[in-house]
This record gives sequence, structure tokens and C-alpha cells, in this order.
Amino acid sequence: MDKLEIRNLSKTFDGTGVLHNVSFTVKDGEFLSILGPSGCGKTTILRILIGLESADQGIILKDGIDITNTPSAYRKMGIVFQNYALFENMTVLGNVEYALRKSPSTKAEYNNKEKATAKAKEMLELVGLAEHLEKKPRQLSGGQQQRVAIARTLALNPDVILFDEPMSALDVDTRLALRGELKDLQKKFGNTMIYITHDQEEAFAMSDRIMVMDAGYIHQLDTPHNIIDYPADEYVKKFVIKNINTKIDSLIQFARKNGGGQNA
Ligand SMILES: Nc1ncnc2c1ncn2[C@@H]1O[C@H](COP(=O)(O)OP(=O)(O)OP(=O)(O)O)[C@@H](O)[C@H]1O
Repeated sequence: MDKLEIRNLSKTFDGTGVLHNVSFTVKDGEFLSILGPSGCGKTTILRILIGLESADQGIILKDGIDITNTPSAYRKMGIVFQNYALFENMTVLGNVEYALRKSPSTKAEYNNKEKATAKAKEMLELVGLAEHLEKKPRQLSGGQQQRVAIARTLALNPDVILFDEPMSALDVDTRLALRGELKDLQKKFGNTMIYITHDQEEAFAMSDRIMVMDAGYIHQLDTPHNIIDYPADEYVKKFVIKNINTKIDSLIQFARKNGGGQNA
């Protein structure tokens, strides 16, 4: 069965249409990326899915159940933001423990502090932060802070995790490492993941399927191979080629800066 079915979502801000009858499905355990230029409505979709924003029109089904009006905390979905959204006054361990003890989906199970601490430690060890439990977020690198945010989200055991450009503030090496880690975590926990990125290479490397959007419309939702081999329309064709060229340009610039590519 589909994990999510989104039917005819529309959204207007200040009289301007941002999403126009958007419909798509996400399979159970799927890694789906949303690709598209700035302002095309990617974040708005995620915010509506998790219940931080309401649609003007449309229905969201999860496991076949209508959750369109279900409060965010009861949707069993988690979200990871670009800016980590950690509590600066709490330790790394405290951030995850706090989420376990306050979230409606876990607070009954983890009202015992020792149990919450044990679970938080287990999740932080899983993302390689065993040595950093007592540090404050600002004492960690960006990649480590994002790992805390991922551990915190996974600890709440959501069956769908939404990612809003989680790696855009990170350097290339960290991004590459986190890519692999995220896929491993998905295999281990089996969550369905929806991932917004500007980075086409990231989307093609990680996704089962990619949704290419522009100006509030879906142009294509397909496997990475089909998007390259069978672009649905001129927009997708141009978008894919433009991004590949941008990537090649930036690789050449990178090589030049680092002393390579002098003959390019
Ligand atoms: N709360 C809001 N009030 C008014 N306009 C909004 C609001 N949220 C989003 N918008 C507008 O809706 C459009 C889509 O925004 P959205 O954040 O979904 O785009 P996006 O594709 O995620 O862009 P980016 O890649 O830059 O994050 C933009 O024009 C944005 O300015």
C-alpha cells in the first residue's frame, strides 16, 4: 500500500497560487526527493504534510487514513530542517531526551527519565555522537549538529521523515558522509523519507524516485534513470541539463582553484 496519498493540494499566499492541484503518492519505505527552483513550493508541501500549514484544498491520506486535519503531533511524522533547530541551552543528550519526554507519541513510554536517557544515548551512538553527549550544540560542527537533529527525529519513531534541505549548510565531505549514513539509517528503521534538495546529484544518488516541480506544479515523478532517459517535457529536460552543466562548471572551478584543470 502507499504510505502517503496526496490528492489535489492547492495553496494560496496573499492571493498568489503557490501549489496548484498537486497530487502524488509515496510508497512505504521509499526515498523520494523533491527537486525544483527556489519558490516552487517544495517547503510548502512539506509544511502541509506535517501539519504546520493547512492547504486551501486537498486531502492527505496516510496508510489509507485521512489525516488532513490531524494535529501535527499525532501524524507520526518527523521533520529535519536545514538549521538543525536544536535547543542551545541543552546538551546534545538533553535535546534528544527532552523530545522523547515531551512528544505526544513517546511521552507515555519515556516518562521515566532513565529510560529516556538510555534511548537518547542509543540513538546518539547510532549517529556516531557517543563522545559528545554532554556538549552544547554550538560546540559541535554543522554535520554533528545535523546528526543530533536526525537522532532526535528517529528517536520519536516516525514512520515518515521529511527533510528540508538538511545538508545545504554543510561542506562537501560532510554531505557525502551523511548521505551514506542517512541511507543506512533508512534501511535499518524502514522509514519513508521525503527529501528536499537543490542538489541534483544528491537527489539522483539517494532517491528511489524524484519529483521535479516548478511554480507549484509537478512536471515529473519518476525514477532517476527515467527522468534522465525519458524527461516528461521540455522543462524537465532543460532543468536536468542545466543542473548537470552547473555541476560541471562548479567542478571545473573547484579543480582550477585547487591547482588542477589548468588545461581545461
Ligand atoms: N507564510 C508565507 N506567507 C506568504 N508567502 C509564503 C509563505 N510561505 C511561502 N510563501 C511563498 O510561497 C512560495 C513557495 O515557497 P516555498 O518555501 O514553498 O518554496 P521552495 O520551493 O521551498 O523554495 P526554496 O527552495 O527557496 O526554499 C514562495 O513564493 C514564498 O515566498
